[in-house]
Amino acid sequence: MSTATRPAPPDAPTSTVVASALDLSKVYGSGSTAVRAVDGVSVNIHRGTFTAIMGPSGSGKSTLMHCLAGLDRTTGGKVFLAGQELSALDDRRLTRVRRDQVGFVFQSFNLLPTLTARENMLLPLDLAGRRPDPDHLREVVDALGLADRLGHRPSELSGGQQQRVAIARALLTRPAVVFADEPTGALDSATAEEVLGLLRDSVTRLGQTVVMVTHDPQAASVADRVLVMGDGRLVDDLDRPTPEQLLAATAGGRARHAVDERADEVGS
Ligand SMILES: Nc1ncnc2c1ncn2[C@@H]1O[C@H](COP(=O)(O)OP(=O)(O)OP(=O)(O)O)[C@@H](O)[C@H]1O
Repeated sequence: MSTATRPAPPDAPTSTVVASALDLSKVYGSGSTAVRAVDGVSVNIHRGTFTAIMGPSGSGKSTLMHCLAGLDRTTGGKVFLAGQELSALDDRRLTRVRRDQVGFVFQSFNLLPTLTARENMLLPLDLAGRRPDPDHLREVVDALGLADRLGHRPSELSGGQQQRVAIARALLTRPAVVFADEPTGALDSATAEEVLGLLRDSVTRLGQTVVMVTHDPQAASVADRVLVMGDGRLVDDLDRPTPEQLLAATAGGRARHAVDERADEVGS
């Protein structure tokens, strides 16, 4: 059959879908110690949107994000990122997709202590043998308010400034998606708000796609959409929820979890 006449599978990535999971499962270990961290999750992430992933501890948030970002292999189902099926790539190709298409922001900043802010920001481009586009560099540096900090080493920067350098580093490769894992977890609330505002701006002003794992309903409320995980499954998919709606949704997740645990106890 020619590709022109082949019907698209129902959930195949479309031009506005930049990342997707189709019936994604991830099992750690095997036999009696196996843990089903993600259990049959299907989701599409649209270009230029901010998605938060919430849920109780151990519900599979990080595992889902790591699989979407190509940091972790799936056990079942498919993952697409920037038009490539990650689950079908060998390690070398997967590394290249991760390097070219993914930006990461971590709770602990992960900056190299001996490099300046500017060198840290440019490191992924240097490693890929790519030169920064001067206009884009200026735009990102200005958007993140880093122009007067470029020569400083991480130890000479506050936590919020270090996280801004990490966000700049993630944006400069023009990745298909920036994945942020508890990016405000190590920051005080005022600095956290500022960093969230910058991530939000990267979506609104620069058209970046961001996926962020967070425990914090206040942080998640800056997102366009919040996916709520519970026991490895997607239990809610909320459009621009308020912090109050998020508290209710995640309290529901905890309640479900507690009910399941009681059911297990009764059953055992
Ligand atoms: N490398 C691993 N080996 C074995 N089990 C793992 C591994 N990584 C995660 N798990 C298990 O998979 C489940 C989901 O973990 P995951 O870290 O994705 O949850 P989470 O929702 O991100 O939790 P938290 O909010 O505490 O970070 C948990 O039961 C966890 O113990």
